[in-house]
Amino acid sequence: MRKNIVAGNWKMNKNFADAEALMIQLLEYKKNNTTNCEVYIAPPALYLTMAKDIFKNAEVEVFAQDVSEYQSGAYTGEISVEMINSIGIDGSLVSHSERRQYHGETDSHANRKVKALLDVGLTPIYCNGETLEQRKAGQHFEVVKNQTEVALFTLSADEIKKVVIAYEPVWAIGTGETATPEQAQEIHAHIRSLIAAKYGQEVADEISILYGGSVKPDNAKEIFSQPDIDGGLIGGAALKIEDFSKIIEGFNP
Ligand SMILES: O=C[C@H](O)COP(=O)(O)O
Repeated sequence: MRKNIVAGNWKMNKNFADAEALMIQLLEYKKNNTTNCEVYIAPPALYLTMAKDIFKNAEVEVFAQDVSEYQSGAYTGEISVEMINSIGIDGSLVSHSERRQYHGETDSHANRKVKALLDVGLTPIYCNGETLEQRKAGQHFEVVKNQTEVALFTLSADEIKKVVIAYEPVWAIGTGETATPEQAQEIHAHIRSLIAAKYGQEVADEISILYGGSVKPDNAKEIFSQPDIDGGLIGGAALKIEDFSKIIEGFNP
């Protein structure tokens, strides 16, 4: 179901005590404020159990940052969907651009990870987006089309409805440079139209498409007000409660 979502991707930040402190700040914030969007966090894997414990009675969903495409076995360092499922995690990011850049992930990997998550009833947040070179060469629509088709178009209509998509232009991640609301909107509309062409408009309208890339308190509201932008995947600004809460409030009237 299409929802407004603000998801914080903590990436590889914070030691145990600092992670715990930020989770408690977010818990307090959620207790004391009504929010007009779903709030998710994706802390480092080591802190997932703590996050589930801290947010057990709060409406904050907890996501892994990555998950294995394999079920189980000799895959040193990997975490399976069954493992995260068994501790009550809600889903996982899939093929974030940093997984693509530093770990050679492709949309074929994304496709298998998305499927593995859906098969156990968990939510994938599938990430895509073009690089600066691709944007400069005017290839951004084509790149995102290919990514989306390879990663998602083997799914059934019922399956794809359960996927959250995060469009993150690589050139805007952690750089302070943000896609303009219009640039983001046109790619979001493009992604939704690709899904509509393949699965029908009704299915496309069910899918939440988030924007990621230097979303901050001062630009969140304008970005979220675009018709095909259903929220944000937030990196740096998710690491401070003052910033993250103001971004969540980007959905307030
Ligand atoms: O997952 C989050 C995105 O990579 C955006 O990161 P950022 O907000 O630090 O640019």
